[in-house]
Amino acid sequence: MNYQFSFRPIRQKFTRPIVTSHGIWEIRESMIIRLIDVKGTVSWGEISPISWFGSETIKQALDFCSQLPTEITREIIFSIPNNLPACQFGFESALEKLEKNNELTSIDNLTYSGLLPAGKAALDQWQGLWKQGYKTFKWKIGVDKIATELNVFNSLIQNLPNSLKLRLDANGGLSYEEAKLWLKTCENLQTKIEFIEQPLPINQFREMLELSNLYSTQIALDESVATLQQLEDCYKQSWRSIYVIKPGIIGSPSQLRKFCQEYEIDLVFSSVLETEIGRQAALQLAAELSKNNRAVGFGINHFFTQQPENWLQSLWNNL
Ligand SMILES: O=C(O)CCC(=O)C1=CC=C[C@@H](O)[C@@H]1C(=O)O
Ligand SMILES: [Mg+2]
Repeated sequence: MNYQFSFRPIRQKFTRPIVTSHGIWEIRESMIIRLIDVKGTVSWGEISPISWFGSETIKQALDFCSQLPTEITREIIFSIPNNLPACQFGFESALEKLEKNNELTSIDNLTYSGLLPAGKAALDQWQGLWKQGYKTFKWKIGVDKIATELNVFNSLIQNLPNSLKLRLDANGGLSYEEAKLWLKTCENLQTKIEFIEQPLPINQFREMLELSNLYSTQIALDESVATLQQLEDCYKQSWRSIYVIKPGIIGSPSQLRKFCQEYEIDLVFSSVLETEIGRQAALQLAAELSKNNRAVGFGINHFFTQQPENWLQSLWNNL
């Protein structure tokens, strides 16, 4: 079966820059793809790379789409190479919706984690998210000096309701000693601290494996398992704590399903800060593959100003 294919690049300014130890992220560049089947049914997909996590760059994704014919087949989609994981996700999710006649997995049982701003701004923002019903928050660390962040952390912990879970995401920005200090600080806060995410850079896997066996606070790998190949490698190197899965950049959904059916892993699904198209496709996978009810990192934090109703159609009209 052939599918008519077209695509549009989009750029969206974050309402508030995303500050992590990787730096300040102000503009989200993505691509929206459109497939139309022989019956005329339209399906959208989203390609939202995060190259500093290890996916392809937006230029590589654009170059790949530009060289495709305007009629593509299932075979072309399933032969997208593994070095284009965001493209694999975007094309396969668009195709799946057509092949499943848009039958969706219910996402009603998912719970969501809200992303707090880095630094002391978190002290003002958490109540708003709590009022919206979030019971899990994620806060970025490894951005400011550790003494400053520990001070903010202590104020945060004292004010947070006991039923609330806090995730700390260092984006690989801590030193080994700082990671140990955070783990020690969290040692008796298990009820509140769900995990520390990617405390060390991806080239310090051994150190993270050692720390995961030394402290009771759990460690979650994120950048270390950004692609399916990395996920498999970390599993083979005996990682049995938590894996953060970003469906938008990990690669082929069908290959991810196969891995999750073969191996029992403790996983958390996480956003690549995508539009509603990529978000819905990722939440489908989360609903299908989540086994332990961990909150998914897809809180509606209004990363972007609300799109007008017909924004998608206008992308195809304005050319
Ligand atoms: O996982 C979540 O709770 C929200 C998404 C999120 O934190 C991230 C998305 C993309 C890149 C990073 O800034 C960050 C992460 O490191 O997980
Ligand atoms: Mg992370």
